[in-house]
Formats: sequence, structure tokens, C-alpha cells
Amino acid sequence: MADCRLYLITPPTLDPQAFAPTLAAALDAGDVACVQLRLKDASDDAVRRAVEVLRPVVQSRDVALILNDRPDLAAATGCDGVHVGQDDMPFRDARRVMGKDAIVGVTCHDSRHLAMVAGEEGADYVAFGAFFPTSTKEPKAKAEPELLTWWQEMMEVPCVAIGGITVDNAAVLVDAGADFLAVCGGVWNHPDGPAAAVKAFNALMAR
Ligand SMILES: Cc1ncc(COP(=O)(O)OP(=O)(O)O)c(N)n1
Ligand SMILES: Cc1ncsc1CCOP(=O)(O)O
Ligand SMILES: [Mg+2]
Repeated sequence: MADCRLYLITPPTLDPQAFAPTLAAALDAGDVACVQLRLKDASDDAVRRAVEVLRPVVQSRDVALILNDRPDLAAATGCDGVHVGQDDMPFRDARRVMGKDAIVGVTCHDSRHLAMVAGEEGADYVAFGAFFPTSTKEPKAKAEPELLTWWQEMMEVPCVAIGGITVDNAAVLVDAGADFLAVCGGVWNHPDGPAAAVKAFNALMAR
């Protein structure tokens, strides 16, 4: 198994029934560690429905399903974990809601301090970014690959790199020590399709 693995983020909007086979094909193309369902503008009902449809697709393949932003919905719908940002539910509350066995990851932007706090509090991973320009989100910070190397040398808690990552720019992050690459557009918008993107990411992680 490669040292660095793919952390797939769903497109910002999706029709769960239509997206399910696309997601299945991407997951069947290679190694994916987890899928984050990230539906920023969806109602609670729409998120619940998306989890209901997509959770079996993900979990039946031994891939973890992580919900963005909402520990309450993640716990209520059987997700394997949740990702919280600095403006979302605080980590300690998210951990209490999710339980000790669930995955709880925390956005740390480009901050060593935020990452050390998250790690000490018991986060399962810390996420740094954005490493590259992205149209998926207006990032709050710009991170440099050296941050991943520093973290990797100092800490045990896995680190996730995010933001504008594509098969063409990912190698520097793998080489810098990222444990996971969190990718949205670089997979779903790949010119040869998502399955080809997953294969290409896997290949460069296995170099
Ligand atoms: C793996 C991962 N890292 C960072 C983020 C960003 O979280 P946040 O800062 O809360 O911003 P939104 O994604 O909620 O817009 C993430 N979702 N996943
Ligand atoms: C959620 C998030 N947080 C920082 S950048 C980003 C967007 C990730 O999507 P993409 O891989 O398309 O840049
Ligand atoms: Mg958030």
C-alpha cells in the first residue's frame, strides 16, 4: 500500500441517484481511502438523502464515508467520520457527538499552531491548504509543501493536503510527505474522466 492515499471529495452539487454510478466507477478504478460528502448549499434532508444513497456505494467498498461540516448529521446517518473547519463545530464537541471510534478531521489552513492544537485534542488527521489555486472554494490560506514535511517529521497524526490538486501538480505534495491528497476538481474534471484520474493519482503515489 502506498504511503500517500487519495481522499476523494464529492462535487459541490450532485443528484445522488445519478452520481452513485459515477462514484462507484471512480472507487472501482483504484485505491481510495475515503470519500468526503461536501454539499455546502444542501438542506439537511438533501444531505440525509445523499448519505442514504451514497453510503452503501462507499462503505461496501471498504472506503470510509466522511461528512463535511455536520457531526450531528454524520452521527445520525451512519457516516464513518466528519470533517470540521475552524468555523464549524469545535473539535471537542464534534468528537463528543461522533464518539471515540469515528474519524474526526480538522482544517488547519497553513497554521502549525492550529494543527498542533488539533493533534493534541485527538484529531484523526489535520488538513493543510490550499496548496494550489482552486475554483471549488475561496481558500482562506495558501500553504507550502514544506509545511507537510515539517509536520511529517514532528508528528504522528496524519496530514491531508487540499486545494487545487491535480495529477499534474500532486507529485510535490506526495514527495513533501502528505499522508492523503484531498481532491475534488482534479478527479471529477479530469479530461479522461474520474476513473482515469484515480488511476493516475494512484500511479504517482506509488512512484
Ligand atoms: C480534507 C478537508 N480539508 C479541508 C476542508 C475545508 O474545510 P472548511 O475550512 O470547513 O471549509 P468547507 O469545506 O466547509 O467549505 C475540507 N472540507 N476537507
Ligand atoms: C474544501 C477546500 N478547502 C480548501 S481548498 C478546498 C477545495 C478542494 O477542492 P479542489 O480539489 O477542487 O481544489
Ligand atoms: Mg467546513
